[in-house]
Formats: sequence, C-alpha cells, structure tokens
Amino acid sequence: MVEFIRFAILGLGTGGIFALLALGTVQIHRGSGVLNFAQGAVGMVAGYVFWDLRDNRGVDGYLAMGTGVVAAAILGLLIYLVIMRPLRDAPPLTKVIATLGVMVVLQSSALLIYGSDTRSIAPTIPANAWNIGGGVAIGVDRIILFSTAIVVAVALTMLYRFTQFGMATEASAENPLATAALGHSPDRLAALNWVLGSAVGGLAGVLVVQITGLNITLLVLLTIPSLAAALVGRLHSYMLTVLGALLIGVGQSLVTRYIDVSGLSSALPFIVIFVLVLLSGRALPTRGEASMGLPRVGTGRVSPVNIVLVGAVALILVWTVFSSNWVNGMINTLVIAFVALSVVVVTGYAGQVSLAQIALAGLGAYFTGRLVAASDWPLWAATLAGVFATIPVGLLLALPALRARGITLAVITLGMGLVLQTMLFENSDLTGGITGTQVGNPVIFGIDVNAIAYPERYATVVIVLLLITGVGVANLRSSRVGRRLLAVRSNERAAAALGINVVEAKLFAFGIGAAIAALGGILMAFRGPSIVYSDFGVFGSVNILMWAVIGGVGYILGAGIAGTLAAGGVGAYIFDLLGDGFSEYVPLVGGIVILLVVTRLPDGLAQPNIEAWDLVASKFGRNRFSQDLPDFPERALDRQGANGETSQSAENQLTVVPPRLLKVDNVAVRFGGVVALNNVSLEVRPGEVLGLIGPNGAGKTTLIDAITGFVPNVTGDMFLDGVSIGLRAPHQRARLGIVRSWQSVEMFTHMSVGESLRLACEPRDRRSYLMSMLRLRDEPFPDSALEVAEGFGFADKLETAVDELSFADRKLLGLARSMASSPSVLLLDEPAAGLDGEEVEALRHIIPRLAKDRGMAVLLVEHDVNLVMGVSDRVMVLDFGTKIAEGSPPEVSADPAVIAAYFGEPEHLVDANADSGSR
Ligand SMILES: Nc1ncnc2c1ncn2[C@@H]1O[C@H](COP(=O)(O)OP(=O)(O)OP(=O)(O)O)[C@@H](O)[C@H]1O
Repeated sequence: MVEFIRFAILGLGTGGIFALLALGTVQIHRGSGVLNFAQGAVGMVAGYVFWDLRDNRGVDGYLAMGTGVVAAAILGLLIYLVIMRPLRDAPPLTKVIATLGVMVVLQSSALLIYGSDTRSIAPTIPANAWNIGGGVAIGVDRIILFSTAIVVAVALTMLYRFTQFGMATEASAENPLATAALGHSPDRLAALNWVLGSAVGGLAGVLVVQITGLNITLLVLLTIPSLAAALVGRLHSYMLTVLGALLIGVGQSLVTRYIDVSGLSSALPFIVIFVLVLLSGRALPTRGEASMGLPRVGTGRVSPVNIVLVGAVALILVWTVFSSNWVNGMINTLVIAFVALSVVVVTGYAGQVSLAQIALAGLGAYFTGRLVAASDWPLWAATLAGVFATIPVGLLLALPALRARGITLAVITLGMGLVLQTMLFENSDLTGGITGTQVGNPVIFGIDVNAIAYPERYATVVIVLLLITGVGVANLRSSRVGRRLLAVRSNERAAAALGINVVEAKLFAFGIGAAIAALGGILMAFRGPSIVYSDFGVFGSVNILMWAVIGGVGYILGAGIAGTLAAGGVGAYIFDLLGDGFSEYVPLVGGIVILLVVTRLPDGLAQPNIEAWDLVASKFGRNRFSQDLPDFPERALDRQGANGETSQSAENQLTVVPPRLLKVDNVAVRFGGVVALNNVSLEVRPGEVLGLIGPNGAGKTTLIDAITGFVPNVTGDMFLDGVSIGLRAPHQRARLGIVRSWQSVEMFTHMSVGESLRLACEPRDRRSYLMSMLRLRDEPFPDSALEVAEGFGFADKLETAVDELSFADRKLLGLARSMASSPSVLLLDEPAAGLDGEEVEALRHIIPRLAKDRGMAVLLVEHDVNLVMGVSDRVMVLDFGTKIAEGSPPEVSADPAVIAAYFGEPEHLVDANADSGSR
C-alpha cells in the first residue's frame, strides 16, 4: 500500500507538468482557436533560458526562472504576431501545421545550439523529501509542481469567469465581430492569450527541467501527453484538464510500477482518449459545425507520356549521372515520397489528419522484417503479408476518425504513433533483441538488389514501385471513389445526404493509406541489412505531414516534393553542395519553409509547378487533361429558357422516378428544453408538391433533418412505401430515394461542377473501392447529371470549380445535385433563399415538373409564400413545432390560425391566392 501511495504521489508531480503545459494549451485554444503543438517546445526554450542565465551567467535561480517564463511569454507573442495572426482565417489544418512548424524550428535550433545530450542540472526549487507518515516520503519539488498546476487552473478559471478580459475572450470565441463592435479587439485578445498561455508553458518548462534535466526531445515530447489532458478538458475546462493531467500522471506512474509491459505508460493517455472519443464522438458533425477546410487537390489526371518521362529521367539519373552517394539520396527521397503518398490519400483526398503515417510504415517494415529475419519468408511473400497485416491497424486508426474530426483526430493519431513507437519499435524483446531485425540482402527475381552494394538497383525497384503506386493514387483521385472521398472531406453531412457511406469512405482511405505507408516503410527498412526502427518515431510522422503539406498534400507531385525535403534526401545533398555540414540545417530550414509556405502558399508548392507545366504543355499544343465531359452546350437550357419554354430535347429526356410514398407518423424532436417538433404527421405522395411553411424556428428544417436522419433522438416513425426507415442511417435513406437540399450552401469544395453532378448520381457500390486504383476505362458522363446540368444552365460550366461560382449558382448547383440522383422523394429546404427574381421564376417552373413529369414526391420548405402557394398541391403549416393547418393553398391561406401565426394581415395573400388559383 505504501508503495502504491508513493508511486501515486510521484505521478502527481508528472501530472502537474502535463497539467501546466495543457493549461497553457487550453488557454491558447480558447483565446485563438489554435491547438498549439509547440507548447512543449516553448517550455523547452524557457527551461534553457533559465539554465543559461543561472548556470552560465550567475543570475539568481528564481530570477532566472522568472526570466525564463517572460522569455516564453515573449516567444508566444512573436509566434502569434509573425505566424498565427496572418493565419487567422486559415483552415484548422493549416494552423496545426504552422504550430508543428514552430515546434520543428524551435527543436532543431536548440539541437544545433546545444546538441542532443541530456544535461542534468541542480534544482533551484527545494528538492528534499518530505515524510508524510506511514513510511511514505515525497519530493517537495513534486508537491510544488502539483500545487502550482492547481493554483494556475483556479486562477485561469477565475480570470475567464470574472474579469473583463476573460469574458471578452469567451465572447470573442463565440462571435468576434460582435465583440469587436463592443470595443474589444479580437486580435489583441488573441495576442494576450498567446502571451499568457505561453507563459504558463514556460512555467512548466522552468520547473520540469529541474526534475528531468535538459533534454530537448524529451521536453518537446511532453506536448503529447499534455494534449491528451487538454482533450480530457475538451480544450475548454481548466479544472477538467488538470484532473485529466493528474490522472494521466498517476496512471502512468502506477502502470510503470505494476504492469510490466514496455511502453505502456506512455501509451496510456492515448488508450484513454481513444476510448473516450469512441464513446463520446459523433458519427456526423452537427448542423453548422465547421468543416476542417483543406488545401486544394489535383485532378488526378496524369498523362501516360509524363509518367514515362519522369520514370525515364529518374532511371537515367540513377544509372548514368548520379554517384552512389547521390543515388542513396535519391533512394531516401523516394521512400519518403512513398509514405507521403499515403498522406495524400488520407489527408489530401479524404481530409483526415493523420500524424501516424510513419508509424504505419514502421509497422509494415516490422511485419515484413520479422517474417524475413525470423521465419525466412521470401521477400515478396513477406512484403505482401506486411502490407496486408498493416491494413487492419490502419483501420483501427480510422475508428476515432469515425467519431472525431479535425484537431482531435490529429492528437489521437499522434498518440497512436507514440504508442507504436514506445510499445513496439523501442521494445527490443519484440524487434529481435540486441541484434535487432537482421533482414540481410533483399533479392528480387534472383537478383541481389541490396542498397549498399547496388544502390542503383535498389533505386530502380523503388522508382518502379513508386510510379505504379503514384499512378494508382492518381487513378483513385479521378475515380468514383476519389469523388466520394473529396465529398466526405469537404462536407460529411452533404455527402451522407447523397447516399455516400461516410464510415466506409474513411475506412477505405485509412486502409489504402496504411497499405501504401507499409510498402513505403518496407522500402525504407530494407535499405540496410538491419532495420533501423528509430526511422519510424513520432517526429517522423510530424515531419512527413509537414513535408507533404509543403509539397502540396492534395497532389501526387506534392509527395515527390515531400521526399526531396526529407532528411538524407536529395534536398540535403543539394544543401551540402553549398558547403560541408550544411545538411545539418535541413530540419531547421524545413521548419522555416513550412512556415513560409503555410502563410503564403497554403496549397503547397506542387500547384504552381503544375500550372507552369500546363502552360508550357499548352504552348506545344498538348492539353494535359483528356476531357471525358459531354459536348453539349448548344443543347443547354439557359435560365430564361427554364422559364416556360423548355427545349424539346431536354423535355424528352426526363427520367421518371419509381413512385414512393413518404409517411411521417407522430414525429417529435427535442433539443434540451426546446420542442422543435411536436408529434408531426404528414404524407408526401408521388407526383405532388407538399409546401411546408411556418415562422422562423417553427421546426421546418428540423423536420427535413428528422426525415433524412440528421437529428438524433427522434420519436415517432417514418415510412417509405410502408417500410419503416426511422432507424436507418442518413446515407441509407438517401439510397432508398429520399434526398434533400440544404438551406445553406453546402458545396463540395475543390470539385468541378461536372464532378459534383456526376458524384450525385453515381452508384454507391462497394466494388468501386476495389477497382479505384485501376483505371480500366473512363466512365461516361451520366445521363441524369447531363439532364440537370442542362436544366439548371450548367452545361457550359462543367469544368468550372465550384469555389468560383457565384452565391446563386452555388445554391442552384446544390439543388441540381439533389435532383441529379433522380430521387423518389425530394425535400427542398428554402431553395429560393438568395436567388433573384428570374431564378425564382425558373424554380416556379422546375419544381412542379419534378412532381408532375418525373413523378417525385416533393416537400418544399420555403419562406417565399408566393412560390409555395404557386407550386404546391397541398400546404402544411408549422408553428412552434406543431402542425396548425394543412390543406389546399386557398384553404390554408384563409385559415385564421395560420393568419395569426404566420401571415399577419390577410392582404399579403392576395397574390398567393391569385397564383394558386391560376395553376
Ligand atoms: N442543433 C440544435 N440544437 C439546439 N436547438 C436547435 C438545433 N437545431 C434547431 N434547434 C432549435 O429548434 C427549433 C426549430 O429550428 P429549425 O431550424 O428547424 O426551424 P425552421 O422552421 O427551419 O427555422 P427557419 O425558418 O429560421 O430556418 C428552433 O428553436 C431552433 O433554435
């Protein structure tokens, strides 16, 4: 028992360190929305300032500690002013990458100045043991750490609850514009929070170095468990953060003492977070939840000529131009490019930030290495087994991605990388003991390709495999599955509403990403006769994500650029040409470059290169993109045309949908105390338009959300042709033929108009996942996409990026998208909002035709009463979630309850009545 208490108390000290770092992280996040991965590095700087002042310049210990804290605060201010302020409106991924860049710059600068050795230093704070009775003694330094964390947490809680500054920060996080209008500068508030948060991190730094000594990597790595603690506090609550940190600290200490599993203590926080996220996360984001926002992606269309050209140049360089040293640099570049390709799939295409790709690479290397070294498997078989064995782990990693997104996922994957590092790669019992994993010389088709004796042979193997994989990834991008991934990355809700199974798409991306990373890892590992597991540590994953972002995380070429930047890669060799030893500066330069790139070229370096290449290619009359789009502008229906005189060709093509009856039976939805829907029942029949009107907040959108499966806790039931759909997921309901549009503009960014429409009506088959990396044939542009493109006047805009469309066009594209799949039941949520008179007129023509000519059952939610009364067969009215009227447009218009709740004065209805009467 004494032992137990002693270790638990020891853990409180460690927990105190995590807590202090985490408190600063939470504060910065609350004040500026940024999750600072550089918090440990800032603490490290404070620790070094303290040590340098005290031990090298004779400054008093406590004064030196104070100065360390001030230095951290100033550093925080600089980070904010120079890097984070310009990135204020950047997507969260960019901010994450920027703080990782800061971490790398601080870490590599410190390593260049002080080296990597641990320096133990005499403590300034009292370090004597204090006997608390029962034979238990605890270090006073631990008590100081623990109590400092509590005091800081209480102080921060009070600061945010009771001071002008704290309340203004909270308000600013909710609504920066309103806060600015009240005279508080959101900019100044964010800067102050960075100063304070960094000072708290600095405090952690000056205290912790007195216990652990000065070790740069160790101090930087403290960020990881502290981020886990911050997640326990949901990046908001100081007290929960401290509690989380203390539990993690105590848990780690006890695990170290009582459970003899190597690395388990460092893995503990992430196992806990992993489980927490699985239990508490949400499968789909809620209404209005911001999406991650990611850099641009390429089209995935690569010309075979270019592939042959790149391969030929690489082989000529390797076999005739490069010395073996440079060939080695080339190999290093290419293997990292390989792993970076997996980042392109997972982060670039699917939008899931994974900081564990190098760890997965290491896992592939581990499996294959052990099979070769311990079981004498032939290399090809071991490689296949290694790749396939890594896929389930990639899928495991995808589990949190199914419930969490954005920065939470970044932290979890980083933690998973750490788990693999500490529990597997650093555990010599598992990696082959003292001798490690001896894989000997790789032999392929009877040819010895070992990279030491025959670097050009090994390079050839890597070039061939990389080209094949690169083409596969490009095919994936331009395939049906690629479009699904892009849809999921930019808007999970809208993707699910089109019948895309978001879970399946994410699992696929992580699975394929794991396979590619594993193959890359195997190629990394077999460069030498013995596997170097230190290549697969967490910093490797951080670096590779950074390099991929610098290169362009949405582009195949971006992966190539990433490889060039890698330590030991061609970039380092070019650097060495500048002078001996210059390559040492590569990590530092890489960190600085990432900061420049994220602030100036957020889509990475690949994109301007591709544009330049296209320009050159077009000068020679070559169009890189072979279009598989239809050639039909002359048949296009322009907007005026939609107003009545439809072109004959478009009329003739209208596809009639299978008729289905939607029945909603006593549906109720509550949000806390708000009753958004109160036992509403309705029927929408094939071939009719049911208008749904009601004041703001009446529950109209909630009804559409409930029918399409986007709100939890719905009571009552819904039936499609008599079959209950109440328990089905949103994508399943969409596949049954219930499709919705959105009140707001919910686009799939970085797609063209043609791709968006094509995506909407493609089959959601699973077989496509298997075939996605093989381009067997170009699929023709689907007829139903063609039909809506013509109907909405997008025929000549199919190549236009959706991001370049006007607001009205985006809104219309959203409508076109929902119609493209020819749903049996179409739920339109305020389609006319934001459209001009002419466009509304077009809708007045299109909506009844969907019902009458195509047989859809249409539910139309709209505030434009004239439109509703003009196109609806029946109208239903909601007020405070309750149905107050239902009937023909004239009946509803004359209903006194409706007039009282919604219309106000009856004269507002003169037009509507006239309109509906004339139909
Ligand atoms: N996710 C949510 N959490 C809490 N309350 C919600 C949520 N979604 C909707 N509500 C509440 O439910 C009620 C119905 O909202 P809903 O958006 O469905 O109304 P609406 O009729 O579509 O309004 P509008 O015409 O303004 O779009 C409102 O009081 C709204 O504040």
